[in-house]
Amino acid sequence: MITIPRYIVIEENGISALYDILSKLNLKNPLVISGKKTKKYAPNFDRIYYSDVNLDDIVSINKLTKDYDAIIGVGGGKSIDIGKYIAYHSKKPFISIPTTASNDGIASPVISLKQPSIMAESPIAIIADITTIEKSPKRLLTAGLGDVVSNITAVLDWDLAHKEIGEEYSESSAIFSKTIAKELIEYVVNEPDDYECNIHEYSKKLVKALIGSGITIAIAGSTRPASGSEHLFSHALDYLKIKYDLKVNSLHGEQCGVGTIISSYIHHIEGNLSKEIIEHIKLSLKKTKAPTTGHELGFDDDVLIEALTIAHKIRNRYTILRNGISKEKAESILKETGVI
Ligand SMILES: NC(=O)C1=CN([C@@H]2O[C@H](COP(=O)(O)OP(=O)(O)OC[C@H]3O[C@@H](n4cnc5c(N)ncnc54)[C@H](OP(=O)(O)O)[C@@H]3O)[C@@H](O)[C@H]2O)C=CC1
Ligand SMILES: O=C(CO)COP(=O)(O)O
Ligand SMILES: [Zn+2]
Repeated sequence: MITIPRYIVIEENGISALYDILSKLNLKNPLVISGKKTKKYAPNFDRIYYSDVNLDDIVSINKLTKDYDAIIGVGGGKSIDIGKYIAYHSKKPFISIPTTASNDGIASPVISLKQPSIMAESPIAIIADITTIEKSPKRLLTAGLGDVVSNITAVLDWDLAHKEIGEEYSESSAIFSKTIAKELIEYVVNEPDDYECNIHEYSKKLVKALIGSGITIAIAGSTRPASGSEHLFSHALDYLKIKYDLKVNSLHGEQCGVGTIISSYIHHIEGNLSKEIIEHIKLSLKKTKAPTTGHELGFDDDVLIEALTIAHKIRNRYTILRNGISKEKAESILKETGVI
């Protein structure tokens, strides 16, 4: 069954809608999950830090939540994911209150704390307070664009999997997903001013795109419309960060943005994507000052090459990377795209 959020608020001082939504849902006693920096945005209910939750101890999670009738996640992607995880395991409704717009987990049924991600439940309500979000660190707001541009290559990879290995495909979610990305890319590319001059408008459009993206995932019942080879590359980088104990603090959306530059180039070479779109993807990222190279992400060339050669093995998902690419080919693609 498809479940999508029942209430979505995207407005200035949106947080003021919370009490009305709780009352409409007949929820009286929620537990709030936040991070240390985002605690100040938490509404006045019982609250815990996500860093204090042992994700492997489901018995303790159930004990912790037994007296509450809902879970509210307030903060960045981590707060939202851990809130969603707690809500899922304790079978309580989840309310998402993002304080920034860095990835589509703010609206999707997905929990992506490790690979493979978990398909859980969509938030019952999303409250995106633009007053808070537009003031959040610029880096997070540009990472969000990286997670949105990913939809272009994710949908192409999904279509490829449908054609080459007969994977189930939903035309409606695919069109919804890629249109969301194209509109945001065109908005950023065509804005005459620096996006920071119009951060209010940009934040609103970005939040709408990420929420739309989360809904396409709910409709498809899979992350296929929003996660393809560009996400495999990002997940491979996360894996290598742990393997080599790298002190690189690149964000999910930043890595996906660079991944999209790579994947869109490979799709272009195979004739699936126009030169104009691949140029606009890169230009939109550059205009928002999101990283477009591996060095800007903080990785050395050999790590980036390794990530591209192992990306196809991260999970069972057929993409343009097919059965993998050689080290030489990976190096040449990364050079061609200017990533190294
Ligand atoms: N479900 C899904 O589909 C997906 C989920 N994710 C999840 O998202 C995580 C990444 O999310 P991301 O947002 O990039 O990173 P984090 O959630 O780690 O947030 C990065 C930092 O930004 C801070 N922050 C957030 N909002 C504000 C604000 N308004 N003002 C000041 N600081 C702020 C956070 O504070 P604080 O310290 O308070 O948290 C944190 O220190 C992943 O680890 C994964 O768990 C990622 C991709 C997809
Ligand atoms: O990040 C995501 C969608 O943007 C989640 O996708 P994954 O299934 O790759 O974890
Ligand atoms: Zn993502």
